[in-house]
Amino acid sequence: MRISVIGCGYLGAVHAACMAEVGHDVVGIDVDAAKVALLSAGQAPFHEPGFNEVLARNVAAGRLRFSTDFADLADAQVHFIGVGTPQAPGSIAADLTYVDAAITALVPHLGEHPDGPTLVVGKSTVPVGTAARLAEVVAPTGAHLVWNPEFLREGFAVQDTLSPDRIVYGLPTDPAQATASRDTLDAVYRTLLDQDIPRLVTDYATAELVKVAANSFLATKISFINAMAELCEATGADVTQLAEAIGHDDRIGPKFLKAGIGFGGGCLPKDIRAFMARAGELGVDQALTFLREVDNINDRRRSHAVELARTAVGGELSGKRIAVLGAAFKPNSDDMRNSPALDIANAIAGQGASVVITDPAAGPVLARQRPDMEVAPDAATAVAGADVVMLLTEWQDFRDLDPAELKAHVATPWIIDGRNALDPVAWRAAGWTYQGIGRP
Ligand SMILES: NC(=O)C1=CN([C@@H]2O[C@H](COP(=O)(O)OP(=O)(O)OC[C@H]3O[C@@H](n4cnc5c(N)ncnc54)[C@H](O)[C@@H]3O)[C@@H](O)[C@H]2O)C=CC1
Ligand SMILES: O=C(O)[C@H]1O[C@H](OP(=O)(O)OP(=O)(O)OC[C@H]2O[C@@H](n3ccc(=O)[nH]c3=O)[C@H](O)[C@@H]2O)[C@H](O)[C@@H](O)[C@@H]1O
Repeated sequence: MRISVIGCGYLGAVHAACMAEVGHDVVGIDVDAAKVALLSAGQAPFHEPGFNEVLARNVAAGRLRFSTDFADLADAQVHFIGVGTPQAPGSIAADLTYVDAAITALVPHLGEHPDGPTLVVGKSTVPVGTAARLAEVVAPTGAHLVWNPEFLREGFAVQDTLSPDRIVYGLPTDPAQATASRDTLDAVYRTLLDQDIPRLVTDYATAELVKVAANSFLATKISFINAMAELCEATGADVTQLAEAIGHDDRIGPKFLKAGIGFGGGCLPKDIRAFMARAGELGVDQALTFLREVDNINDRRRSHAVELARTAVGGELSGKRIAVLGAAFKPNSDDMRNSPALDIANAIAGQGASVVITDPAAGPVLARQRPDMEVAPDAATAVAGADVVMLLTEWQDFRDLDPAELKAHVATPWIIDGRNALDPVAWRAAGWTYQGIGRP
């Protein structure tokens, strides 16, 4: 099938490449000319394991191209919308400017397609009610609108796109449109559906809510364990053992129970806030007041990490040398949107410390974006002369560090393990003062 993907960021570029990988003829459209140039050359504009290969292979095979010109999507039958929906400036609500602009630019190119109904498929994460509004904008063209939320995780984006846990179709209310839309989307996802991936068919509102409910649940799970970490810190208990023990209960499960400096990224933080804002508009803000606490607990983890650093150097950060390992919001990604690591590094620098930061993938990006920051090429260089080392993004490279070897480079062997990723016994045995989160 001929497919377009509008918005070629972390979601859209991977979706476009994966749709080509399963045999479709795909054009990716983005307003960012530099990104389009890189993608057209088969080069990933961001770090995502496995993506480069899928991208390069499909561009070379001629199944995947990129453009800034919406006219290039005119012969596609299915148009995915994957533009950003960031937090609006000065508000907790989602900024829908990019979604609206994408639809406005798309509509003049929509029309009858010889192979069946033309579909506009929303993948961006939007406030409930957006799909119904956009369906009216699209309706005069004869195209149908479907909401098909995306659940991929950065770092696993290719695998999650080609083999998701589930696929959700939010379909139009008109039965004929719903059937035609479902059958067309089934044809798009045939290779995935053949793997027996659960496919759930809902109305627009349910599909939109599934997405924000899932992210809210994940954020809540992380803040729950971080709240337990606060209790562990007050009592001398160990949150890693607590998480392991409760995680053995099938009803709770072991995943997303890693206490630390909390969640960040381009999605969980802004999605829970946009959800609260939308609930307020709908007059049901009370239903989501718990998410405010989820957000507060998460914020407290960042200020707590700054406090740990301040205490480690005797109460005054000014003039101290702090080495920060990790800048991305999670390992295996170079994404620094709302990154706890970067936020903490900034706060510590703001208190007068001399901060040096290193990150295997985000480091070079940071060095370009933030000439004011000292970015080191690797951990060994970063820790030279440090009064405190802080591990804030748990890259495997950092987990594998040899505490004895590293000790030779630092001024004081003091490590704050903001992700509980290291073995306290090994670090202490090598002569370090080890401080984890919520563990003795
Ligand atoms: N990053 C992720 O892992 C996931 C993201 N999402 C959702 O997907 C959406 C996109 O997120 P990301 O890919 O992370 O954002 P992003 O910021 O990486 O990418 C958005 C892209 O859209 C482009 N764009 C903006 N306006 C445009 C327009 N009018 N026409 C064409 N392109 C335009 C931008 O230049 C950018 O390349 C958001 O709603 C997000 O919540 C959902 C699941 C996973
Ligand atoms: O809507 C989205 O964009 C995506 O948001 C998250 O994916 P992602 O942001 O890539 O990353 P996660 O793996 O969820 O991690 C988010 C943050 O939580 C932190 N985290 C995660 C797990 C944990 O136990 N503890 C913890 O602090 C991570 O370090 C990271 O900062 C969801 O997991 C995806 O399903 C969703 O599609």
